[in-house]
Amino acid sequence: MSGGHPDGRAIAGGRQQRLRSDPHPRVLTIAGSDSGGGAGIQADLKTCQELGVFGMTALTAVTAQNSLGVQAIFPLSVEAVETQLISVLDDMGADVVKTGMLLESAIIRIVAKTLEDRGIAQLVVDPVLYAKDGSALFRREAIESLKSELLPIASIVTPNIPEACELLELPADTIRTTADMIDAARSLLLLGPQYVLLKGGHLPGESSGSSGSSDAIDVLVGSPASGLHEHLLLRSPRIITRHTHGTGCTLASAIAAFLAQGHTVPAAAGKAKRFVTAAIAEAVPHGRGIGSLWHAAQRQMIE
Ligand SMILES: Nc1ncnc2c1ncn2[C@@H]1O[C@H](COP(=O)(O)OP(=O)(O)OP(=O)(O)O)[C@@H](O)[C@H]1O
Ligand SMILES: Cc1ncc(COP(=O)(O)O)c(N)n1
Repeated sequence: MSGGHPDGRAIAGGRQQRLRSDPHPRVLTIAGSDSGGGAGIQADLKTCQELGVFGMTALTAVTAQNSLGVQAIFPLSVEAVETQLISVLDDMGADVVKTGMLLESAIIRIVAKTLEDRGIAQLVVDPVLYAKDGSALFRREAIESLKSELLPIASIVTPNIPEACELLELPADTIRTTADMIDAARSLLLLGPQYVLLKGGHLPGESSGSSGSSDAIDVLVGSPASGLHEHLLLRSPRIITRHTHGTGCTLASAIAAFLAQGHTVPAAAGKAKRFVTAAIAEAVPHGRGIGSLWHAAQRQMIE
């Protein structure tokens, strides 16, 4: 922990929860830029703004990306990432830090070290590995650092099903049902995070009754120390759309925003799920491929 905020708040907050009376809690997102505006840093900042928290950024890479896929990745240097982190954390501080596309192990290591040195309050790790078109957003050597350096200090990690399989070194088709998701989420807990939210967007969907419609189900599990002993299923109607670019980034940054406001991890995950569902329902079909979420949808749809 390095010093304090000018108004007396802890810079990175130790483990205490924010007071809800803070009108502008701070979220720092460490992620890649998506020129298409739907995922990455852009999705994170839109989410922060919509949820009334102050968003700050440390860029890891610039991607040339649109609804059709990822055309190019331009990584930033480790020094560039570290310098951004120090600039933000040593002056403005952060109540919650969220990571997205980290690309390579050298960046993961410097992120973990910088956050640990400053006693980060709460860390949301979205272990971004692939874009919606299947393009890799990481170097394979990064997986080991993700597991050994970042997951042990995470408050919550939010893999999708392919990412969970990569982290657990399982064949890609291993997780096929909600029961498989619960098992995988519990295995991921052994890597050290306090909570795992395994996202079910990639499952075909389970029926929600006589209507024959299906649900998008995410599984939340917690370590013994978290006090969450049973798994929780976060369930929403599955929206029939192909425009889902940015769902993972949006969900994780919404969790970060709700944590910054002082919610517990299970409450933040439930509220974030409602936020992302609303944003998918109003997705924007710009481009010829996979359109992006409309982050302002919650203005109409969430109480
Ligand atoms: N069609 C859908 N309708 C409703 N919710 C969805 C749909 N698709 C995904 N979700 C939800 O969106 C959130 C993100 O899940 P998903 O598994 O899509 O993440 P992701 O794979 O990381 O995102 P991406 O594929 O964009 O990288 C989860 O809460 C998931 O249940
Ligand atoms: C820069 C960047 N970061 C992350 C993602 C994954 O997006 P998502 O999982 O939210 O669709 C992406 N496509 N681009």
